[in-house]
Parts: sequence; C-alpha cells; structure tokens
Amino acid sequence: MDTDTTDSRNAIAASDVSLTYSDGTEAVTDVDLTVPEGEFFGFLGPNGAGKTTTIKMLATLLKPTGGEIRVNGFDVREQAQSVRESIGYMAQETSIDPELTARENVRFACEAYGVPRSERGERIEELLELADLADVADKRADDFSGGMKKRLDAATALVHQPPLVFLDEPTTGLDPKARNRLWEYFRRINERGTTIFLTTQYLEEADQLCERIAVILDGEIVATGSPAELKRRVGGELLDIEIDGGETARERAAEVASESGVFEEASVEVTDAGLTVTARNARTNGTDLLVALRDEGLTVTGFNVRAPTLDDVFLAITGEELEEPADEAAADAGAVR
Ligand SMILES: Nc1ncnc2c1ncn2[C@@H]1O[C@H](COP(=O)(O)OP(=O)(O)OP(=O)(O)O)[C@@H](O)[C@H]1O
Repeated sequence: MDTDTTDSRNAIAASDVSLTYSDGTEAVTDVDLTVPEGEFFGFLGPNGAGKTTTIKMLATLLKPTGGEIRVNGFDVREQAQSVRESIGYMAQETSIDPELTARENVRFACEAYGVPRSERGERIEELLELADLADVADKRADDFSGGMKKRLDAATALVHQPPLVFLDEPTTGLDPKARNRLWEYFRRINERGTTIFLTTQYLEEADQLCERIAVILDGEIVATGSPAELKRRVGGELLDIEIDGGETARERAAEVASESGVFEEASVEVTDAGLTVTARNARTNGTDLLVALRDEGLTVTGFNVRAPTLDDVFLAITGEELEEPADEAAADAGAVR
C-alpha cells in the first residue's frame, strides 16, 4: 500500500471538498478539514447541515463531486480499498444483528473484516471489556438498551484495530446516563491512540469530548477551533439580567445597556426574561449597569454572570440557536441494564 508521507501525520486532509446530489442539492460546499493523528475531532451542526454527507465522503461511501480527500494518507478516489481497511465507521443506524449475542456480533465482525483466526478470541474479549459489555457478552443484543447497542456497534467497528474511527451521531436519542457511558467508552478508545471523528448535534457532547471542533452550517464550515478558542471568540463573559414589566421594560433595559457606556464593545440581546449582555468587563462592571437600570426606574429581579458556553458560540456564529434532538429515554425501556 502506497501512502503519501506528506500526509502521514494527518489522519484526514480534505481540501475544497464539495458534494452535489443528483437532484441538485448542494449538501457540502468547499469544505477544508485537517485532523491530525490521535485527535478527538468533533463535527458539529444542526439537522441537514451536511455532517453525514461529509463523513460518507471521508469513509469512501460517497464520491466527492469536487476537491481532494486523503484519509490515513490514502486518496479516497484512487485508493478507496486502502482507506476502508484503515478506518472504522459507526453509522447512524446500528449494524448489529439483534438475534446474535454481543460476543457473536463481535465475532461476526472479526470474520467480516478478516481478522486472523488466531487473534480473534483475544480481540473479542478485549473489545467486550472496552465496551463495558463483558458481563452481558452472552445475552442477545435484542435485549440491550439503546446505549448498550451503540457500544456494541462501536466495538464491531473496531475489530480490525483501525487508527481512525468515524462515529456518526452516536448518542442521538440516548438518555443522559447512556450518553455518559458511551462518552467514557469513546475516551478510552481515543486514549489508546485512535483518532476519532465524531459528528454530533449536541453542543455539550462536543464540548466534553473534543479537542477541536468544526461547525458546519448549510454545507459550509463556519468556524473551527478548540472549544475554549471558540468560546473566547464570543468576546467576553455574559451577564444575564431578569427584568420585571414585560417586553417594553426589557427593550428599554436593552437600550440603557447599549447606551450606558458601562461596557466596552458590548453586545446586548433581549431575551424572554430580560436581557443578556456580552462584554469583556461584564463581571467587574455589571453592578454599574444594575445601578443604571434602577435609576431608569426598571426593576431587576435577578442577574448572573457566566462564562460563554458552546450554545453562545453557536448563537454568535450563526445567529440562531442549535435545536438539539429530544432524548428518548423510552429507547432504554425493557433494557438489560
Ligand atoms: N441522497 C440524497 N439526495 C439528495 N439530497 C440529500 C441526500 N442525502 C442528504 N441530502 C440533503 O443534503 C443535505 C445534507 O444532509 P446530511 O444528511 O449530510 O446532513 P446531516 O448534517 O448529517 O443531518 P442529520 O443530522 O439530519 O443527519 C440536506 O439538505 C439533505 O436533505
């Protein structure tokens, strides 16, 4: 297998990548992505932003209509087979067989990926252990909770020990507890040296797990950086103020905040409860604003200063809030645990 040594330290190097579906939908436009080996990388965006289309191009399941992609040093068009052998891919829909036990599912994946017979036994036990499924290894996957099925699915994607694994929205629909266990599992995989490319609609997931994040919106990457860098771009801390007296009072309060001169370069937004001021000196000068509001005859019923979250980042970048999918705790009903 020929690899391009210039890309040998990048698990993914994609430039100017586009994909237009046959019906004319421009799903991905001019995407540039570089993911170094060993990184836990997050690809964040709302429904229909282009996450799955991108991951499928990286995993050779879709051919880009423009641009260049190298994965583990291999060209996705010219060396698709080598790319496939060097990656794991966990799709949104699980690929496990519910009629088989956890151990049988992993064994089946070992056979499908051509893991040498002599290595299978040890590999299967190691993966079941890693996925925290060793004590239910001989139970049918059909009886598993949504989270357990996802952990098993991820285990089957790892049987050939790929240096890079793609996880496409692995925790969508899981309750917070199941999501947490899956996060632990992904961390363990990454700590063993596996590069992870994860797509998610959950800001908190990206924040908790990823060293670096790219935000995709309408097929274009609109921001890239570590969670901390992206938060710094919001430009300071946030002061949430609750105001009594309805919309008129809230809008008047926002005017006072904008015109008061209390903050340098503040951005002021009217919220359902009052207003949010984003400013570098929000913490130190916040009380001056409270005094100015009181002098205007406005009633402040509460206030809080906080560091920006990725929600604030998303709002600042896109002008809209990221609507996260609802949890489906029911997915875990009737589970083994
Ligand atoms: N086979 C297809 N043919 C035509 N358009 C498609 C096809 N698959 C996806 N699209 C469109 O391409 C765009 C990107 O879809 P994609 O599935 O990549 O987004 P996504 O970010 O993964 O969304 P989700 O979170 O819903 O999985 C959307 O407008 C979608 O409707």
